[in-house]
Amino acid sequence: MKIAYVSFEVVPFAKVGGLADVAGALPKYLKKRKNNVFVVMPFHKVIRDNFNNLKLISEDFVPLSHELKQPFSVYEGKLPESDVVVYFIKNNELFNTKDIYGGRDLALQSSYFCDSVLKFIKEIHPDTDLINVNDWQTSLIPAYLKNNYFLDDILGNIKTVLTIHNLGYQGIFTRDKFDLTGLPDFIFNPEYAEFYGYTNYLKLGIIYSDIVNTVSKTYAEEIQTAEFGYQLDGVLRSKKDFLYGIINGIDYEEYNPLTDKRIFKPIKNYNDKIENKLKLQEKLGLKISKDVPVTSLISRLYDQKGLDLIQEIIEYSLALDFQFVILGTGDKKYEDFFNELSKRYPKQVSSNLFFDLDLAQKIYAGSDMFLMPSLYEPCGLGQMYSMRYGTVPIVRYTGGLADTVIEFYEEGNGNGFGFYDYTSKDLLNAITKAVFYYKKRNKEWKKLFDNCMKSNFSYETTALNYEHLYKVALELSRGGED
Ligand SMILES: Nc1ncnc2c1ncn2[C@@H]1O[C@H](COP(=O)(O)OP(=O)(O)O[C@H]2O[C@H](CO)[C@@H](O)[C@H](O)[C@H]2O)[C@@H](O)[C@H]1O
Repeated sequence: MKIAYVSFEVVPFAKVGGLADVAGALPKYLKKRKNNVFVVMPFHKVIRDNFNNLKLISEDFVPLSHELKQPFSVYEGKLPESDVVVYFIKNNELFNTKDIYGGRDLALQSSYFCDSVLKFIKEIHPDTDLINVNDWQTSLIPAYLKNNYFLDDILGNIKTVLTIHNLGYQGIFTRDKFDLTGLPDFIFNPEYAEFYGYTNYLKLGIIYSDIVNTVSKTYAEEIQTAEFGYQLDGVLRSKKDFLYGIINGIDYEEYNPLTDKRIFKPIKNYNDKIENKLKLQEKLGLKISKDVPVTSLISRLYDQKGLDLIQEIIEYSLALDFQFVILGTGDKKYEDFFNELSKRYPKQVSSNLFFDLDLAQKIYAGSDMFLMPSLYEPCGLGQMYSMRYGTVPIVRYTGGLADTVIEFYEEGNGNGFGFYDYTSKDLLNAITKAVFYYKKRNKEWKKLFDNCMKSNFSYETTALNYEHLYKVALELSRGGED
């Protein structure tokens, strides 16, 4: 089985959020299971600036259907520590902003890229069996295959899986952004490409892919409801027999508390953890004390992440004598809030409003607790990274957070604390409970630390599940031929 894994973001080449982590890890683990897999992504400006060892393999390809007939070239590299080949679709005019989503015409970028990927596959990997596309940016690939190339000798046989990492982002554009794709006009109606007068790239992906999956079982259920469905719940329900949920893993080789060079000290036991914490407090200018719990948040700063709840209760929690560390960028209203907060509580709050992978690791390793009170969370990686470094997550039980965090009771094997209703009162209760255990129940806290360190979120199971899913997709096609 030959699989193309297509994503707009891939670690270490370009990362904005969790999608990049998955795209940089899952293909490696699929390959370890002897699958023939390659990755395709755009040659973003940030890659041109930082990676100069990529090899040109072909030039002057032109997309097959797209209105924009500009040529693109293809470069080749590898995922680190692996022999998974990554192909970069290069068109400097289109992918020319520092921020990978900073371009003026994201619809043009996405649609041009999708059609170019198919041209590339037809020419260079004609024996591809299946394409796993990710999120709205790559969602037009299934639409092109089913509408424009279904009679093509090569492309007509390829199956598709769409993975939804976040239904909150759909690629909704005005009608002209549909016209430039080169998809047939007659599909611009509410059953297919039209979405309340606009076009919606993710909707096209859901409709035309053979299988849709998302990144946890609970989220796969949730998105079929009006509350979480972002107006696509009906479309998703109509696809429910082909809708799956596979929880992400984290890359246990890269995120290894025993060998991670980015953290202050390898973590073998609880004392090592405390040493990381003291060093983190020092680095961030917080009061250095092992008795004061450090709680952190590493996140894109948007409404999805439950930041309004934090705003409402953070000062009450600071009265419990704990320290709060933020690393994130995003909405100005949240950046301003956290900035102000750290000015008012300089020894208790550290706001780091930038993107820094190195500092992220130091925070994962040096915190006692990690906050993720998300409004919705398809999977969530932060809670898993935290646990890997012995940091106790405090989460809202939704989506993948509900599938990975188990409430701690003294007798049980829980690995965190959480709450269900989206209220600041319930978040404060969960924080208070965690602080209580930290300050008053040392033995139990160490047990929690052990339970977190023992939790297993490695990619082996995730890769196995994807392999099964791909087989299901290929079987579907055979069923259709009989
Ligand atoms: N300022 C900063 N500096 C350094 N690192 C930072 C950072 N801000 C965020 N990060 C990192 O970015 C990643 C965020 O991943 P998440 O899965 O938690 O959320 P995201 O919403 O981006 O992903 C979406 O896709 C993923 C993947 O499927 C789902 O898990 C998730 O639920 C869904 O919302 C983490 O690795 C985090 O450490």
